[in-house]
Amino acid sequence: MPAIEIQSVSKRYGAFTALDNVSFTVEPGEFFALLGPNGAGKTTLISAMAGLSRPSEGRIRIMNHDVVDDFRAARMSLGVVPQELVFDPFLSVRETLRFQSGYFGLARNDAWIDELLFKLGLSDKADANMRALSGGMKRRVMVAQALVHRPPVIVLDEPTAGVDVELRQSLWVFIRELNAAGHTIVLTTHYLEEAETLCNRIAMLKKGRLIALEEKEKLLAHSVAREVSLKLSAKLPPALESLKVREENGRVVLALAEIAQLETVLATLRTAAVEVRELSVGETDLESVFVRMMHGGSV
Ligand SMILES: Nc1ncnc2c1ncn2[C@@H]1O[C@H](COP(=O)(O)OP(=O)(O)OP(=O)(O)O)[C@@H](O)[C@H]1O
Repeated sequence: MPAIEIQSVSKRYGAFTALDNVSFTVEPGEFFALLGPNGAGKTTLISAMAGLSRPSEGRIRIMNHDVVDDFRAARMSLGVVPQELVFDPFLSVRETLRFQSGYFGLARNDAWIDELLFKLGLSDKADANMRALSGGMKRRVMVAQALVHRPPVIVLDEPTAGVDVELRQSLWVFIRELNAAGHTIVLTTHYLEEAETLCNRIAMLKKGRLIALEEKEKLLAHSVAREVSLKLSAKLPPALESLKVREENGRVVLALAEIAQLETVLATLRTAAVEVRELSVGETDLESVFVRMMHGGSV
C-alpha cells in the first residue's frame, strides 16, 4: 500500500491549468523531493493532498484513504508544514499546539506536545506569545503543529525558506530522525543540495506537469552531459568538433552524454596523434540536471 497515491490529478483555475494530469506514488518510509520553479504547481498539489482544494480531475489517496471521500482519515494520516507562517498572534506556543490538537480531536496531548517542543528546541518558549518569536522559531512551531497528531506522512512545503543555516541544519536532523522512525517525508525545496543530500527519489514539476520522476542516483547518472576540459598539444581533430561546447584558457571543453564516451574521445585523439596535456571532468550535480530539464529537456 503506497503512502501517497496521486492518480491523474489535474487542477484548473478557469482557463488556467495549474496541474496537468499528474500521477505518482510515494512508498511508505520514502524521503521524496518535489522540485520545480515558482508557479510549477507544488503548493497546489500539496493543498489537494491536504484536502484544502479539490482537484478538477483525478484522485489522491493518503495511506489508502481518499482525500475527498474519506477526508478525515486521509487528513489524520497527513501532516503539512505550510510555506507561509500562519498563526494566531495572541496565542502562546503551547496554546497554538493545543488548538491544533483539538482540530484532530486530541484532548490530552500535552506529553507529546512537550516532546515536540523539546525536540524542536522550543521548550523555553512554550509560554511565549507567537508574535514574540523570531521567524525561525515560528517556523519550528509550524513543524510542531504539523506533527501534533503523529501523522505517518509529512509534507513540508519549503520549510527552510528564509531560515538561517543553523536552524536549517537542526531542522534537517529532526526531519531525518522522523524519516528514520518510519515517517514518509515529502519535501519541496528550492535548495537543490537539500534534495540531493536528503531524498531518495525526486519528482520535478514544470508548468503543472510532472516532467521527471527518478531515483536520485539515476537522475544524476543518465541525464546529464558531463563536461570534460582538455588541454591538447594540437588542434581538436575534426571528428570531435561536434562535441565541443567552448574554448577557454587554452583548453577545449567537450560535452559528453555519458562518461563512458571519454574512451572514444581519447582513442580518437590518440589516432590523430594529439596528446592530452591536462584533463578534468566536471562534477554533475542536481542543480545542473534540474536547470537543464527546466529549460526544455527531459529525462
Ligand atoms: N486560487 C488560485 N487561482 C488562480 N490561480 C492560482 C490559484 N492558486 C494557484 N494558482 C496558480 O497556479 C500556479 C501554480 O501555483 P503554486 O502555488 O502551486 O506553485 P508552486 O510550484 O507552489 O510555486 P512556489 O514555488 O512559488 O510556491 C501558479 O501559476 C499560480 O498563480
